Amino acid sequence: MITERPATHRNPRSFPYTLRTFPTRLVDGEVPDEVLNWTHAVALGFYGPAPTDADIKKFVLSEQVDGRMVTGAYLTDAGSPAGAWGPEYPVATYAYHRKDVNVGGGTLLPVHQITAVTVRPSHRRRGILRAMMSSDLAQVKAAGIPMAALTASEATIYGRFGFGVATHKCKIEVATNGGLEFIVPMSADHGTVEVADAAVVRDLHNEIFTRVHATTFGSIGRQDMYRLLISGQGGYEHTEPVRNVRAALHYGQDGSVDGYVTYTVDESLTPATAIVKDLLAVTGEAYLALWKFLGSLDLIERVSWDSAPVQDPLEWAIAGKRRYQRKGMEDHLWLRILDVPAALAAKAYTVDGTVTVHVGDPLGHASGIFRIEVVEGTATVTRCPEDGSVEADLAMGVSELSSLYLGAVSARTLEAAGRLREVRQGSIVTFDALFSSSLVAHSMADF
Ligand SMILES: CC(=O)SCCNC(=O)CCNC(=O)[C@H](O)C(C)(C)COP(=O)(O)OP(=O)(O)OC[C@H]1O[C@@H](n2cnc3c(N)ncnc32)[C@H](O)[C@@H]1OP(=O)(O)O
Repeated sequence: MITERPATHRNPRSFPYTLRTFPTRLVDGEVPDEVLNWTHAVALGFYGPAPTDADIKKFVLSEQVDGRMVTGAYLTDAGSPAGAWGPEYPVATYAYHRKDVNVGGGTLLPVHQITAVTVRPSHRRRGILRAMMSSDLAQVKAAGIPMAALTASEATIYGRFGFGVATHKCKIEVATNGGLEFIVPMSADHGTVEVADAAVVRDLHNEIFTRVHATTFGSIGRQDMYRLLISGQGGYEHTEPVRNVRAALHYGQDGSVDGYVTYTVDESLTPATAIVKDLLAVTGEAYLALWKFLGSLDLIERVSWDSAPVQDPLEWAIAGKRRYQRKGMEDHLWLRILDVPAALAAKAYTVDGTVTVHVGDPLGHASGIFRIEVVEGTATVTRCPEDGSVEADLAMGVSELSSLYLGAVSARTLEAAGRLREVRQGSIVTFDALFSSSLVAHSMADF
């Protein structure tokens, strides 16, 4: 029997919440109560175990390295029923840190990285996320940061706020039974690979990541917690070191470390599988040499990795291309352009040309008509009058522009998808020539 749901007592149009933003940091060596409560709300929102005070202190020690700022939405009427979490616990959480993103040509552009977005189940779909996002993006725009970024739990949430998919990542499985054979054997024989304690990778991570990040188109900064996560030394799921994470380092010709892999092994899988946790290599030679090492693990017949680049040299380096199986591809980094001239002028271009674009933005930050003129690889981006004197060549939303920015998709494909309009015939060809790249953008950070 279907019964009618009782009418809710809350007025769906009211917004009985106050947003408060504060830093995550220790005060006099201790975690302030508001940070403790905020962290409990995040753990609840992501269905994690309730952290202990000691766990939270470890989180905060790491988060304060990133200068993380957090926002909580708090009930203003202070009217929680007896026994329920009180008004000191936020009903919604939101956080950010600021790092940079590699937009090509060696340029690292400042970016606002949004994370820890949760709304308590009993307060969902009342506009809390919309309120937190709108207020935050307005402040980021005012602070002169050209772009915001996130990695999404669901692909349905953030397009409405102007975010677009900017990079993808692949889940791969490589059959390594009998070892990996390389078409050009020397290509995987540069330098040496040697086993190390995983804790060594924790200490080397920042230096290696900085070097790889500087040369990887599409890479976005990693938060401090990464060096712990990828080396099994801690993280949000467990703060104590785990023992099953193994590591190998690559030493270049000069004897210094220029890459590493961390991995676990699961022999209970069929076939027995090594699972890559993280693999960073400063050079292509180090990358292939680390894969050769993974291929040399006796008794292991498969290596899997859920963060492989879309364009992976390994697939073309090994003999027997079918040993490399792509099991899935997912959206990874989402970008949101806030300042069109600043973002587009910072990007590297390989051909010259001019195109005028009308950008629509429901939040207003990126709206307008912009003339993009690229001469010798450098773009000058000019805002045009919107009095009818300039007709744009192309019309699109900011979410679409944000996906086109690093070349995750072509304008031709977005037009076919009904998401972009060609006003002047031939302008899609010009736009795609300007925005295409011989490299596929690749991000190495989840946040
Ligand atoms: C960057 C990150 O941290 S990703 C992690 C995101 N968090 C999670 O997935 C945790 C579980 N989910 C949640 O906590 C919440 O459901 C949230 C944060 C996704 C949404 O919070 P809410 O406060 O309910 O969203 P809000 O009411 O502001 O909705 C804003 C809009 O997004 C839409 N929306 C919200 N959640 C979803 C969803 N999961 N899928 C599709 N649309 C959604 C709403 O319909 C609304 O649309 P409209 O404004 O166009 O009418």
